[in-house]
Amino acid sequence: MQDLDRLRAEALAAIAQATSLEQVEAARVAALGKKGTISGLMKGLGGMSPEERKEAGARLNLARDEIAAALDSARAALEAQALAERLERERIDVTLPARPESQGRIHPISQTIEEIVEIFAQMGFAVAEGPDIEDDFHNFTALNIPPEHPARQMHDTFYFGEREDGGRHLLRTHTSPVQIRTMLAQKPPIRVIVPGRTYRCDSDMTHTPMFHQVEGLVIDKATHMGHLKGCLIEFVRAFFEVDDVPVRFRPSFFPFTEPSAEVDIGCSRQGGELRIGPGAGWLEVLGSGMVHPNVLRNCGIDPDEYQGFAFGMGVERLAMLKYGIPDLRTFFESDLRWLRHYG
Ligand SMILES: CNC(=O)COc1cccc(Nc2cc(Cl)ccn2)c1
Repeated sequence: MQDLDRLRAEALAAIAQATSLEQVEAARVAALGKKGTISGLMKGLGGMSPEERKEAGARLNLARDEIAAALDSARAALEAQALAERLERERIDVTLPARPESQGRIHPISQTIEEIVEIFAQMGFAVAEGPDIEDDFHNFTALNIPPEHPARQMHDTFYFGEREDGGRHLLRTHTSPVQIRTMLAQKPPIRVIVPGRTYRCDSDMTHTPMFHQVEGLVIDKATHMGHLKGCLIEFVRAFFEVDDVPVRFRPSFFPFTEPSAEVDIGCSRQGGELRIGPGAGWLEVLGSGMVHPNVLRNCGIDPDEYQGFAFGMGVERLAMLKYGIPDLRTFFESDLRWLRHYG
Protein backbone atom coordinates (compact mmCIF):
# COMPACT_ATOMS: atom_id res chain seq x y z
CA MET A 1 0.00 0.00 0.00
CA GLN A 2 2.95 2.38 0.26
CA ASP A 3 2.76 2.33 -3.57
CA LEU A 4 -0.65 4.03 -3.35
CA ASP A 5 0.70 7.56 -3.01
CA ARG A 6 3.07 7.04 -5.99
CA LEU A 7 0.40 5.43 -8.20
CA ARG A 8 -2.15 8.11 -7.24
CA ALA A 9 0.33 10.85 -8.13
CA GLU A 10 1.21 9.14 -11.46
CA ALA A 11 -2.49 8.79 -12.40
CA LEU A 12 -3.28 12.43 -11.52
CA ALA A 13 -0.17 13.57 -13.46
CA ALA A 14 -1.20 11.54 -16.54
CA ILE A 15 -4.68 13.12 -16.39
CA ALA A 16 -3.26 16.63 -15.95
CA GLN A 17 -0.98 16.15 -19.01
CA ALA A 18 -3.77 14.69 -21.20
CA THR A 19 -4.42 16.95 -24.16
CA SER A 20 -7.16 14.84 -25.74
CA LEU A 21 -10.18 12.80 -24.68
CA GLU A 22 -8.31 9.67 -25.87
CA GLN A 23 -5.42 10.42 -23.53
CA VAL A 24 -7.88 10.99 -20.66
CA GLU A 25 -9.47 7.63 -21.45
CA ALA A 26 -6.05 5.96 -21.53
CA ALA A 27 -5.22 7.45 -18.11
CA ARG A 28 -8.55 6.14 -16.77
CA VAL A 29 -7.87 2.63 -18.07
CA ALA A 30 -4.31 2.69 -16.72
CA ALA A 31 -5.52 3.58 -13.22
CA LEU A 32 -9.06 2.34 -12.86
CA GLY A 33 -9.38 -0.22 -15.68
CA LYS A 34 -9.55 -4.00 -14.98
CA LYS A 35 -5.78 -4.18 -15.06
CA GLY A 36 -5.38 -0.66 -13.74
CA THR A 37 -2.84 0.24 -11.06
CA ILE A 38 -5.43 1.31 -8.48
CA SER A 39 -7.65 -1.64 -9.40
CA GLY A 40 -4.61 -3.90 -8.71
CA LEU A 41 -4.29 -2.48 -5.19
CA MET A 42 -8.04 -3.03 -4.68
CA LYS A 43 -7.52 -6.72 -5.44
CA GLY A 44 -4.76 -6.81 -2.71
CA LEU A 45 -7.32 -5.87 -0.03
CA GLY A 46 -8.53 -9.52 0.13
CA GLY A 47 -5.29 -10.72 1.71
CA MET A 48 -5.38 -8.20 4.56
CA SER A 49 -6.64 -8.40 8.19
CA PRO A 50 -9.97 -6.70 8.81
CA GLU A 51 -8.35 -3.69 10.55
CA GLU A 52 -5.72 -3.27 7.79
CA ARG A 53 -8.41 -3.69 5.09
CA LYS A 54 -10.63 -1.01 6.68
CA GLU A 55 -7.86 1.55 6.75
CA ALA A 56 -6.39 0.63 3.35
CA GLY A 57 -9.82 0.39 1.75
CA ALA A 58 -10.72 3.88 2.91
CA ARG A 59 -7.46 5.30 1.54
CA LEU A 60 -7.98 3.42 -1.80
CA ASN A 61 -11.57 4.68 -2.18
CA LEU A 62 -10.41 8.22 -1.53
CA ALA A 63 -7.68 7.89 -4.20
CA ARG A 64 -10.10 6.31 -6.68
CA ASP A 65 -12.64 9.10 -6.11
CA GLU A 66 -9.94 11.75 -6.53
CA ILE A 67 -8.79 10.15 -9.81
CA ALA A 68 -12.42 9.79 -11.04
CA ALA A 69 -13.07 13.44 -10.23
CA ALA A 70 -9.87 14.48 -12.03
CA LEU A 71 -10.94 12.41 -15.06
CA ASP A 72 -14.38 14.08 -15.11
CA SER A 73 -13.00 17.59 -14.88
CA ALA A 74 -10.30 16.85 -17.51
CA ARG A 75 -12.96 15.43 -19.85
CA ALA A 76 -15.28 18.36 -19.24
CA ALA A 77 -12.50 20.87 -19.87
CA LEU A 78 -11.44 19.15 -23.13
CA GLU A 79 -15.06 18.90 -24.34
CA ALA A 80 -15.66 22.55 -23.51
CA GLN A 81 -12.46 23.48 -25.39
CA ALA A 82 -13.49 21.33 -28.39
CA LEU A 83 -16.93 22.98 -28.39
CA ALA A 84 -15.43 26.48 -28.16
CA GLU A 85 -13.09 25.70 -31.07
CA ARG A 86 -15.97 24.34 -33.15
CA LEU A 87 -18.18 27.35 -32.37
CA GLU A 88 -15.33 29.64 -33.47
CA ARG A 89 -14.65 27.59 -36.60
CA GLU A 90 -18.31 27.44 -37.63
CA ARG A 91 -19.17 30.94 -36.48
CA ILE A 92 -21.42 32.76 -39.02
CA ASP A 93 -21.56 36.51 -38.90
CA VAL A 94 -25.21 37.06 -39.81
CA THR A 95 -24.59 40.79 -40.10
CA LEU A 96 -22.38 40.30 -43.18
CA PRO A 97 -24.00 41.53 -46.43
CA ALA A 98 -25.38 38.77 -48.67
CA ARG A 99 -23.21 37.69 -51.64
CA PRO A 100 -24.21 39.83 -54.61
CA GLU A 101 -26.40 37.73 -56.91
CA SER A 102 -25.50 38.40 -60.53
CA GLN A 103 -28.62 39.87 -62.04
CA GLY A 104 -29.97 39.11 -65.50
CA ARG A 105 -30.30 42.09 -67.84
CA ILE A 106 -32.12 43.00 -71.02
CA HIS A 107 -29.77 43.21 -74.03
CA PRO A 108 -29.68 46.76 -75.48
CA ILE A 109 -31.03 45.41 -78.81
CA SER A 110 -34.04 43.81 -77.08
CA GLN A 111 -34.52 46.92 -74.96
CA THR A 112 -34.48 49.20 -78.02
CA ILE A 113 -36.88 46.97 -79.98
CA GLU A 114 -39.29 46.93 -77.02
CA GLU A 115 -39.17 50.72 -76.79
CA ILE A 116 -39.80 51.20 -80.52
CA VAL A 117 -42.63 48.67 -80.60
CA GLU A 118 -44.25 50.18 -77.50
CA ILE A 119 -44.33 53.67 -79.05
CA PHE A 120 -46.02 52.41 -82.23
CA ALA A 121 -48.32 50.11 -80.27
CA GLN A 122 -49.63 53.24 -78.56
CA MET A 123 -50.36 54.67 -82.01
CA GLY A 124 -52.45 51.62 -82.89
CA PHE A 125 -49.88 49.49 -84.74
CA ALA A 126 -50.00 45.71 -84.44
CA VAL A 127 -46.77 43.69 -84.37
CA ALA A 128 -46.32 41.39 -87.38
CA GLU A 129 -43.69 38.69 -87.69
CA GLY A 130 -42.49 36.51 -90.52
CA PRO A 131 -39.81 34.04 -91.64
CA ASP A 132 -36.10 34.92 -91.63
CA ILE A 133 -35.65 32.58 -94.60
CA GLU A 134 -37.47 34.26 -97.45
CA ASP A 135 -37.71 34.00 -101.21
CA ASP A 136 -36.80 36.60 -103.78
CA PHE A 137 -40.44 37.36 -104.60
CA HIS A 138 -41.28 38.59 -101.08
CA ASN A 139 -37.83 40.08 -100.45
CA PHE A 140 -37.26 41.84 -103.80
CA THR A 141 -39.76 41.46 -106.66
CA ALA A 142 -42.93 42.37 -104.75
CA LEU A 143 -41.08 45.46 -103.48
CA ASN A 144 -40.62 46.79 -107.01
CA ILE A 145 -36.89 46.02 -106.91
CA PRO A 146 -35.85 45.35 -110.53
CA PRO A 147 -34.23 42.03 -111.45
CA GLU A 148 -30.79 43.54 -112.03
CA HIS A 149 -30.82 45.72 -108.89
CA PRO A 150 -27.44 45.50 -107.09
CA ALA A 151 -29.19 44.64 -103.80
CA ARG A 152 -30.01 41.25 -105.33
CA GLN A 153 -26.33 40.47 -105.91
CA MET A 154 -24.48 37.86 -103.93
CA HIS A 155 -22.15 40.50 -102.48
CA ASP A 156 -25.13 41.77 -100.54
CA THR A 157 -27.51 38.84 -100.08
CA PHE A 158 -27.11 35.37 -98.57
CA TYR A 159 -28.75 32.84 -100.96
CA PHE A 160 -29.68 29.22 -100.35
CA GLY A 161 -30.25 26.71 -103.15
CA GLU A 162 -32.33 27.31 -106.26
CA ARG A 163 -36.01 26.29 -106.12
CA GLU A 164 -37.66 24.12 -108.76
CA ASP A 165 -39.82 27.07 -109.85
CA GLY A 166 -36.70 29.19 -110.39
CA GLY A 167 -37.30 31.23 -107.23
CA ARG A 168 -34.43 31.41 -104.75
CA HIS A 169 -34.43 31.07 -101.01
CA LEU A 170 -32.41 33.65 -99.12
CA LEU A 171 -31.90 35.27 -95.76
CA ARG A 172 -34.12 38.34 -95.75
CA THR A 173 -32.15 41.56 -96.21
CA HIS A 174 -34.85 43.68 -94.49
CA THR A 175 -38.14 43.05 -92.70
CA SER A 176 -40.21 44.41 -95.64
CA PRO A 177 -41.20 40.88 -96.80
CA VAL A 178 -43.30 40.57 -93.64
CA GLN A 179 -45.26 43.65 -94.72
CA ILE A 180 -45.69 42.12 -98.17
CA ARG A 181 -47.03 38.95 -96.57
CA THR A 182 -49.36 41.04 -94.38
CA MET A 183 -50.78 42.92 -97.40
CA LEU A 184 -51.27 39.63 -99.23
CA ALA A 185 -52.99 38.11 -96.22
CA GLN A 186 -55.36 40.83 -95.06
CA LYS A 187 -57.55 43.62 -96.43
CA PRO A 188 -56.72 47.21 -95.48
CA PRO A 189 -56.74 49.15 -93.23
CA ILE A 190 -53.34 47.91 -92.07
CA ARG A 191 -51.12 49.29 -89.31
CA VAL A 192 -48.20 46.95 -88.60
CA ILE A 193 -44.80 47.31 -86.99
CA VAL A 194 -42.28 44.62 -87.91
CA PRO A 195 -39.18 44.08 -85.75
CA GLY A 196 -36.73 41.34 -86.60
CA ARG A 197 -33.36 40.05 -87.67
CA THR A 198 -32.03 40.90 -91.11
CA TYR A 199 -28.94 39.63 -92.90
CA ARG A 200 -26.48 41.09 -95.38
CA CYS A 201 -23.22 39.85 -96.88
CA ASP A 202 -21.39 42.71 -95.19
CA SER A 203 -18.94 42.57 -92.36
CA ASP A 204 -16.67 45.43 -91.34
CA MET A 205 -16.33 48.13 -88.69
CA THR A 206 -19.82 49.41 -89.26
CA HIS A 207 -21.63 46.38 -90.66
CA THR A 208 -22.37 42.97 -89.16
CA PRO A 209 -23.80 40.12 -91.29
CA MET A 210 -26.79 39.94 -88.95
CA PHE A 211 -28.45 43.05 -87.62
CA HIS A 212 -31.93 44.17 -86.60
CA GLN A 213 -34.52 46.38 -88.23
CA VAL A 214 -37.95 47.66 -87.37
CA GLU A 215 -40.19 48.56 -90.28
CA GLY A 216 -43.69 50.02 -90.23
CA LEU A 217 -46.54 50.06 -92.70
CA VAL A 218 -49.82 52.00 -92.78
CA ILE A 219 -52.37 51.29 -95.52
CA ASP A 220 -55.68 53.10 -95.46
CA LYS A 221 -57.93 55.31 -97.59
CA ALA A 222 -56.64 58.83 -98.32
CA THR A 223 -53.34 58.31 -96.48
CA HIS A 224 -50.85 61.04 -97.35
CA MET A 225 -47.41 62.48 -96.50
CA GLY A 226 -48.90 64.47 -93.63
CA HIS A 227 -49.76 61.21 -91.88
CA LEU A 228 -46.24 59.91 -92.54
CA LYS A 229 -44.61 63.07 -91.16
CA GLY A 230 -46.88 63.32 -88.12
CA CYS A 231 -46.36 59.66 -87.25
CA LEU A 232 -42.56 59.76 -87.58
CA ILE A 233 -42.11 63.12 -85.81
CA GLU A 234 -44.11 61.68 -82.93
CA PHE A 235 -41.94 58.55 -82.96
CA VAL A 236 -38.53 60.26 -82.87
CA ARG A 237 -39.66 62.63 -80.11
CA ALA A 238 -40.89 59.72 -78.00
CA PHE A 239 -37.92 57.45 -78.71
CA PHE A 240 -35.19 60.03 -78.08
CA GLU A 241 -37.27 61.60 -75.27
CA VAL A 242 -36.58 65.12 -76.58
CA ASP A 243 -39.85 66.99 -77.22
CA ASP A 244 -38.29 69.79 -79.23
CA VAL A 245 -35.94 67.62 -81.29
CA PRO A 246 -35.71 69.19 -84.78
CA VAL A 247 -36.87 66.73 -87.49
CA ARG A 248 -35.94 67.07 -91.19
CA PHE A 249 -37.43 65.10 -94.11
CA ARG A 250 -34.80 64.88 -96.83
CA PRO A 251 -35.82 63.71 -100.33
CA SER A 252 -34.38 60.27 -101.11
CA PHE A 253 -35.05 57.22 -103.28
CA PHE A 254 -36.20 53.66 -102.57
CA PRO A 255 -37.67 51.41 -105.30
CA PHE A 256 -40.61 50.58 -103.02
CA THR A 257 -41.68 54.11 -102.08
CA GLU A 258 -42.48 57.28 -104.05
CA PRO A 259 -41.86 59.92 -102.82
CA SER A 260 -39.17 58.72 -100.40
CA ALA A 261 -37.66 60.67 -97.54
CA GLU A 262 -34.81 60.08 -95.13
CA VAL A 263 -35.57 61.41 -91.66
CA ASP A 264 -32.87 63.37 -89.81
CA ILE A 265 -32.93 64.64 -86.24
CA GLY A 266 -31.05 67.65 -84.90
CA CYS A 267 -28.00 67.20 -82.73
CA SER A 268 -25.14 69.15 -81.23
CA ARG A 269 -21.65 68.12 -80.20
CA GLN A 270 -20.62 69.60 -76.85
CA GLY A 271 -17.01 68.52 -76.36
CA GLY A 272 -16.95 64.85 -77.30
CA GLU A 273 -20.55 64.54 -76.21
CA LEU A 274 -23.25 64.02 -78.86
CA ARG A 275 -26.55 65.53 -77.75
CA ILE A 276 -29.86 64.87 -79.53
CA GLY A 277 -31.87 68.08 -79.82
CA PRO A 278 -31.58 71.58 -81.25
CA GLY A 279 -28.09 72.11 -82.66
CA ALA A 280 -26.03 72.64 -85.77
CA GLY A 281 -25.82 68.96 -86.70
CA TRP A 282 -28.16 66.43 -88.30
CA LEU A 283 -28.29 62.66 -87.79
CA GLU A 284 -30.08 60.32 -90.19
CA VAL A 285 -32.20 57.91 -88.12
CA LEU A 286 -34.66 56.25 -90.53
CA GLY A 287 -35.97 56.03 -94.08
CA SER A 288 -39.58 56.36 -95.21
CA GLY A 289 -41.91 57.04 -98.08
CA MET A 290 -45.36 56.60 -99.59
CA VAL A 291 -45.78 52.97 -100.67
CA HIS A 292 -45.13 52.71 -104.42
CA PRO A 293 -48.33 51.88 -106.41
CA ASN A 294 -46.55 48.88 -107.98
CA VAL A 295 -46.02 47.41 -104.54
CA LEU A 296 -49.71 47.83 -103.72
CA ARG A 297 -50.64 46.22 -107.02
CA ASN A 298 -48.19 43.35 -106.41
CA CYS A 299 -50.13 42.69 -103.23
CA GLY A 300 -53.56 42.88 -104.84
CA ILE A 301 -54.37 46.32 -103.43
CA ASP A 302 -55.86 48.98 -105.75
CA PRO A 303 -53.71 52.16 -105.44
CA ASP A 304 -56.73 54.26 -106.48
CA GLU A 305 -58.66 52.96 -103.49
CA TYR A 306 -55.92 52.58 -100.85
CA GLN A 307 -52.65 54.44 -100.21
CA GLY A 308 -50.08 54.00 -97.53
CA PHE A 309 -46.72 54.94 -96.10
CA ALA A 310 -43.88 52.83 -94.81
CA PHE A 311 -40.63 53.35 -92.95
CA GLY A 312 -37.62 51.40 -91.77
CA MET A 313 -34.92 51.87 -89.17
CA GLY A 314 -31.78 50.05 -88.04
CA VAL A 315 -32.09 49.00 -84.40
CA GLU A 316 -28.34 48.90 -83.68
CA ARG A 317 -27.97 52.41 -85.09
CA LEU A 318 -30.75 53.81 -82.90
CA ALA A 319 -29.43 51.97 -79.84
CA MET A 320 -25.93 53.35 -80.46
CA LEU A 321 -27.30 56.87 -80.79
CA LYS A 322 -29.58 56.68 -77.78
CA TYR A 323 -27.27 54.78 -75.41
CA GLY A 324 -23.94 56.12 -76.64
CA ILE A 325 -22.55 52.73 -77.69
CA PRO A 326 -19.49 53.43 -79.87
CA ASP A 327 -18.83 50.12 -81.58
CA LEU A 328 -21.38 48.07 -83.53
CA ARG A 329 -19.58 44.75 -83.20
CA THR A 330 -19.73 44.82 -79.40
CA PHE A 331 -23.46 44.06 -79.60
CA PHE A 332 -22.73 40.49 -80.61
CA GLU A 333 -19.59 39.58 -78.66
CA SER A 334 -21.47 38.43 -75.55
CA ASP A 335 -18.91 40.20 -73.37
CA LEU A 336 -20.46 40.15 -69.90
CA ARG A 337 -18.68 43.37 -68.90
CA TRP A 338 -20.22 45.12 -71.90
CA LEU A 339 -23.66 43.65 -71.18
CA ARG A 340 -23.36 44.67 -67.52
CA HIS A 341 -22.40 48.20 -68.52
CA TYR A 342 -25.07 48.79 -71.17
CA GLY A 343 -27.75 46.29 -70.08
C1 LIG B 1 -33.16 50.80 -92.37
N1 LIG B 1 -34.21 51.08 -93.33
C2 LIG B 1 -34.18 52.20 -94.06
O1 LIG B 1 -33.29 53.03 -93.96
C3 LIG B 1 -35.29 52.44 -95.03
O2 LIG B 1 -36.31 51.50 -94.85
C4 LIG B 1 -37.47 51.72 -95.52
C5 LIG B 1 -37.75 52.94 -96.12
C6 LIG B 1 -38.97 53.07 -96.78
C7 LIG B 1 -39.88 52.00 -96.83
C8 LIG B 1 -39.54 50.80 -96.21
N2 LIG B 1 -40.37 49.69 -96.25
C9 LIG B 1 -41.36 49.44 -97.12
C10 LIG B 1 -42.04 48.23 -97.02
C11 LIG B 1 -43.05 47.97 -97.92
CL1 LIG B 1 -43.89 46.48 -97.84
C12 LIG B 1 -43.40 48.89 -98.88
C13 LIG B 1 -42.70 50.08 -98.94
N3 LIG B 1 -41.69 50.36 -98.07
C14 LIG B 1 -38.34 50.67 -95.56
